Amino acid sequence: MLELQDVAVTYQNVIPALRGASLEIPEKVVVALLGTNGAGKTTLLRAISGLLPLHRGALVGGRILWAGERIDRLSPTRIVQLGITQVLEGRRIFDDLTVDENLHAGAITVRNPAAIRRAYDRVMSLFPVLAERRSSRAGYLSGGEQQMLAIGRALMASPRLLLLDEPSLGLAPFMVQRIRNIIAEINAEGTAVLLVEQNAQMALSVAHYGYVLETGRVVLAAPAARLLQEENIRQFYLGLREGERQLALGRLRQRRERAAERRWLS
Ligand SMILES: Nc1ncnc2c1ncn2[C@@H]1O[C@H](COP(=O)(O)OP(=O)(O)OP(=O)(O)O)[C@@H](O)[C@H]1O
Repeated sequence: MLELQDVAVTYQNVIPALRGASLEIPEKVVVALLGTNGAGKTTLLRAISGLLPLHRGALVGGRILWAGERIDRLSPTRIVQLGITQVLEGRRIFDDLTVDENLHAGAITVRNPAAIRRAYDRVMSLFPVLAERRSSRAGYLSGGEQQMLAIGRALMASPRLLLLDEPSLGLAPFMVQRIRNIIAEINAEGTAVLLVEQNAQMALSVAHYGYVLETGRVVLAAPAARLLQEENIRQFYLGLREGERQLALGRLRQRRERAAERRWLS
């Protein structure tokens, strides 16, 4: 359905961010996009959704096809109308507007009132917490609720492909799990998802397929279940190294505290 062929992107004409990245998202599939900081994940989403010019970035090579047609020269509005919407990293909801107003802002490109009503009902049933707080100011919602609102707003355009940039960022583990389940539910209703995540465990648990991006290139592509077994992935992305680091830091901290205690007692 969506195909990136050798996509190269630079910022400000000089800073390379993608160096020939290729990737495919079939219909109704969840694809996880993993990679370390600066690997180019957000850039790849911007290239798909047409947002590069806003960041002084440009596609300088390759092409992006949606149902066989090139979309890499279209405006962001046209891309949304074709069925691709992006949830930006950091939620970016309108704090001063109500939940309802935020949701309707997501339907700004939709011309058909019946489609807007259908999308709204879908969002309300997917997120009962938003239904309860539809007249509340969005800025008063919790971090997790704001993430749900950001996803709900994107769903108002009834996308066939939803691009999610780090939806679990800064959320408590139970909320990460809820977001994961919501992604599974959205996908079960037929929407494909491209999920950029630092939380590889969560991403691969809901994805069918995964790609690993390093310095602007795809270095690994495999079914999510297989990536979960890969030793490199386990070490770099599934927190084993981070776990070991935290353990070591914990031991160091304990040692320092004991030394300080001894100094204080003597
Ligand atoms: N607006 C910009 N102007 C200049 N360089 C940029 C811009 N946005 C991103 N970059 C650079 O492009 C490269 C890829 O960045 P990108 O944000 O796509 O990576 P990422 O994988 O999403 O990282 P993170 O996980 O930290 O968000 C980085 O070297 C980054 O510094």
